[in-house]
Amino acid sequence: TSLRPRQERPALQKLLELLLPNLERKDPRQFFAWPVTDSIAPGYSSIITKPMDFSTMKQKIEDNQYRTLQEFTDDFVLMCNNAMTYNQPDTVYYKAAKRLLHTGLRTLTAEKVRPYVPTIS
Ligand SMILES: COc1ccc(C(=O)NC2CCC2)cc1-c1cc(C(C)=O)n2cccnc12
Repeated sequence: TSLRPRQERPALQKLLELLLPNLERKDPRQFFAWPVTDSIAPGYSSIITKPMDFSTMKQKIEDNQYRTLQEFTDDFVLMCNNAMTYNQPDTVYYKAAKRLLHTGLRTLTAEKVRPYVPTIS
């Protein structure tokens, strides 16, 4: 809950610092490593209202901006969905995003990760 003092969150932060590289390895061509710019993707910033990428997620972990695993998962899903919104289905980016979303969610919902999901107290 929001009343939980910050220092009690290191367990979550440590978990996210372990999970992020696991997800990044699923993007070997690093299409999701950095923010997409309008120069490489014309009109991107006017089509995608909430951009997200792995470097931003890493910064948010370091800044302790994730209160729950679900918030981290939501950013991951947002990042993949952005790519499936901007890019046509027949592009390398759309296909990479679809595969990343599928394999990444399998990691994030794996049994061994679930104990770290705080139960609703
Ligand atoms: C950080 O984003 C990128 C970094 C590098 C590359 C890249 O190496 N593209 C080469 C593969 C054919 C050119 C592509 C992207 C890229 C990601 C994306 C996403 C994620 O939509 N994208 C969309 C349109 C054009 N380029 C991209």
